[in-house]
Amino acid sequence: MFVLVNLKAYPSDPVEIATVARDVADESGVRIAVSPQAADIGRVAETGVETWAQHVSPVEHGSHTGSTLAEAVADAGAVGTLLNHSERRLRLADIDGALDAADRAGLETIVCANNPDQIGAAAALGPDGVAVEPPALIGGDVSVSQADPGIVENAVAAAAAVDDSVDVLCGAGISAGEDLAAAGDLGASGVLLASGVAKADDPRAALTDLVEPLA
Ligand SMILES: O=C(CO)COP(=O)(O)O
Repeated sequence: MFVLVNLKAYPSDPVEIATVARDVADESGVRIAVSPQAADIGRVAETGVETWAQHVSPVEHGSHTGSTLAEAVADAGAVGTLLNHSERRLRLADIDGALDAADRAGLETIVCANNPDQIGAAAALGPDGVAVEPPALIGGDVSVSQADPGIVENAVAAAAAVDDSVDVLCGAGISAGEDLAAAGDLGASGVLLASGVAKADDPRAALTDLVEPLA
């Protein structure tokens, strides 16, 4: 299972969480990545943790003020990027363009989507992975894998019907080891989570508990 910790724009300490994530990954053998604010990618990557961007723009080098250039985040140390997160929605053509930009820069890609129909459409664009995150459950206390197991199973089926080489992750409300285990049982190959770690009083305890079923 792949665990991707999205720090969003929460008032967390990205280097502290990155260091903890690196250590828990090393101790448990579980693949854990951290996705900080773009401005923090360099110092997060310096900890040695696998580092992802939260977004890249569908642009090349050129006159694109305010954009997040895929090459720049890769140069800063990111090895992958989320695209089309529920809080950073893109038009279809822009998802396609951002995937091209990420490919050009050698970044791994996960395209987020709200539901299984969108997962099928996202998988058709050829990302490395897709992630189903029902917006109503994001930031809540109940995990998608417990509250709506059908959406995860249907997302796995929708992606496989289009391209069975695309990984399927799920996210929203995931915070405990039992949520991660349930996601795996439903066919997901990883989870995205944010508040369960970024807002935790003790991020090390939160991550250790999360990966416990896999250790
Ligand atoms: O949006 C998410 C991860 O990208 C999920 O957020 P929460 O883990 O806070 O529900």
